[in-house]
Amino acid sequence: METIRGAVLSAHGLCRSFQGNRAVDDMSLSLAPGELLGLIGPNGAGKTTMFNMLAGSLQPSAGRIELMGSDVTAEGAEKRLGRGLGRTFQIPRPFPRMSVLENVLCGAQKQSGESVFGAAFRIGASRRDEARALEKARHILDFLLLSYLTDQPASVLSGGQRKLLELARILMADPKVILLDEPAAGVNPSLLEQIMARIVDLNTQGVSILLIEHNMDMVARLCSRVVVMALGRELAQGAPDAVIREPEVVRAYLGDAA
Ligand SMILES: Nc1ncnc2c1ncn2[C@@H]1O[C@H](COP(=O)(O)OP(=O)(O)OP(=O)(O)O)[C@@H](O)[C@H]1O
Repeated sequence: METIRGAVLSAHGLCRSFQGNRAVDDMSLSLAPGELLGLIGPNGAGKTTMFNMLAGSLQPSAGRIELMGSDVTAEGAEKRLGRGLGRTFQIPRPFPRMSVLENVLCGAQKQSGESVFGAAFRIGASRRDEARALEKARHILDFLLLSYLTDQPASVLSGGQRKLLELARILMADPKVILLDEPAAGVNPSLLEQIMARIVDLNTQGVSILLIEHNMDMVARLCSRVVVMALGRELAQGAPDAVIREPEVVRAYLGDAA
């Protein structure tokens, strides 16, 4: 696949094996500024492995990753978050006994890698820092329509609300690029609409988004371009409606169902 000029995030020839099994095999991908790109494919195609490498939690065995023009291949996830790359997980794991607000505060990172929570509450920190972090967290909770849960422990949240909370934690770091791992999985339909609307809002504000999702209706509504993976490689890419009708893509999905 050709690299997009000025891409905010690009992967070149990424490879990663597990016990001799090639989970990702010479995979390249580019995310244009302001794009909302879908990454789809049957179970086991290598999408999450790809996300782990892009986010910095897994080292590729070969290949290169560039984030806003810088080679970040050797950098870990915190460093990449500091550069503006946020990532959500398929199954969010908030701190269950902490309140929603505390979760948002302690999930955030500053450029230095220090958490906003730590920065705001360490001995000697100014009241102004603390107030700023709190104001920002409350603003983000408002934006995600979670304000009414501010003081509730995270343990009471539904699966969909946990996904929104995770997004809130990432937004504290002012990401320019977000990797969203299956935001629709296990989410009830009304909350799903809310999540989709927020994704569109963020994208409209200029955040570039790479989305892994099995819900094709959601992918078709959100993305103008998708990359299809199967067996660790790119199988196809293009407009969602056209791509899912390609015979190779149909075969890959049928193989998954067999
Ligand atoms: N930590 C690991 N150890 C061993 N094998 C792994 C590991 N992570 C992924 N794999 C294997 O790598 C392949 C790709 O898995 P991956 O989770 O990246 O696929 P996926 O496209 O995200 O699948 P899904 O849609 O089901 O989440 C699979 O065969 C999987 O079993």
